[in-house]
Amino acid sequence: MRDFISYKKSLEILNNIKIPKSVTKRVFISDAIGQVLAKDIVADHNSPEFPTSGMDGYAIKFEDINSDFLEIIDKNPAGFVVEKSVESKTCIKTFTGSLMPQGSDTLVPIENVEVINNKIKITKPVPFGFAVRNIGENYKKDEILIKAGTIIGFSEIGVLASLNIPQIDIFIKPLIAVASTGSEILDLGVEKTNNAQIRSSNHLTLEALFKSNGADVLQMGPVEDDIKTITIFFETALQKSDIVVTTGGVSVGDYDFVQDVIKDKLKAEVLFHGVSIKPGMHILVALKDEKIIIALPGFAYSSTITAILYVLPLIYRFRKANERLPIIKAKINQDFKKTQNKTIFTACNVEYKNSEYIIDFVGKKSGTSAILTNMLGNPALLIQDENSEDIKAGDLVDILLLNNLK
Ligand SMILES: Nc1nc2c(c(=O)[nH]1)N[C@H]1C(S)=C(S)[C@@H](COP(=O)(O)OP(=O)(O)OC[C@H]3O[C@@H](n4cnc5c(N)ncnc54)[C@H](O)[C@@H]3O)O[C@H]1N2
Ligand code: MOO
Repeated sequence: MRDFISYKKSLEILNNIKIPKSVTKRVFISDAIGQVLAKDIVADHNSPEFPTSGMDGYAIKFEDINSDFLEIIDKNPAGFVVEKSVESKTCIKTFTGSLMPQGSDTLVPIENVEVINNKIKITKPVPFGFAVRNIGENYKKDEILIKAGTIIGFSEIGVLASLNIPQIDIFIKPLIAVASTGSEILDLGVEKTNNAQIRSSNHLTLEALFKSNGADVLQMGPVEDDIKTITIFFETALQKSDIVVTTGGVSVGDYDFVQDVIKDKLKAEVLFHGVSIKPGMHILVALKDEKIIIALPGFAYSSTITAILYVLPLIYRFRKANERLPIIKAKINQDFKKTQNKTIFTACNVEYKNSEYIIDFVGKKSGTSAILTNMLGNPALLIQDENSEDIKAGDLVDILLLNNLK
């Protein structure tokens, strides 16, 4: 009988796996969306660089705010540098985005003046410095604006563009080889020849999960279920990728070849095989020449959950992103018994209502770990710790948000 370690211990071992030094590459900012920034972005100038008008109006000296009339001595459209200065009892018509003319310190919006014979009368005074965007209002020179480890999104692209930075360094994604094993599984489109055959969903679920969470995937599809083919598969996959993820063939059956190949043919260093979790108790994690092998159980629900729990944190570490699994507190709407002495992950529905997350189990099916449809909709996983007690309706519980996994 194998030793099953605790979930906590398995995470400790996983987190201690040494990740190779990350490689960076330079890309155009619009190709960097969803990628991880490798170097801090520091402002090389103030924004704005000069006092700038935030409205359409008249630039004045504040000391003239209560004067009867101020003479309009020039116009100052955005994109031009007006040469005249605002002197006492004068003003310059100035537009949104224009530099504030020399000598001025306050902008009176056009709505606050009456224009009579090339002069303005201020009908509604404004305070000192009104509608003037000061130097460095947006950012200051030498300020770190985007930290290394940030995942680039639309706001980072905007800030990079305003800094005139067309290209940035990003960490390259890990490459994960994915395959499913099992003598009963068929790829899409392949005709069934007997009733015992089923469609392989695992390899495609995992490809989608990994790609949408920051990895590149080498899809190796369903692999024929014999020792020789599985050995060749592993040898090829290990050469080409950083992490190899398989499904099936890791429990206690006579035909569970994956574990035999990993242990006996590859002679990989098994870090653990068997964790006190439900689902996914037969997960096997091994190292072969610094490459990581994660062999997941065959059931669709088990392999998906264990891929989330064990592979996503590795992806985060490979690409040096400031990310972690989205585990939060939620209120449960019913009593929920602790059925086994394991860490248990149960699919539930989650809703954000009246400033709190609430979970229920409406429409969730019970049965084996084959029920992948329990993860459709707006799902989360209720996490029951190994040593936890029965849960009571209204308790705050830990959940893992699945829709945050893209
Ligand atoms: N006597 C015991 N039997 C089983 C145990 C046990 O402890 N003692 N554990 C059960 C648990 S828990 C799991 S999980 C499975 C894991 O078995 P394997 O990892 O060896 O997976 P398979 O037997 O190959 O497949 C299990 C199940 O999943 C279906 N499957 C397989 N591949 C795919 C795929 N690519 N796409 C969709 N579905 C797939 C397969 O048809 C089986 O129904 O072992 C239990 N048995
Ligand atoms: O480990 Mo199995 O995945 O509990 O169904």
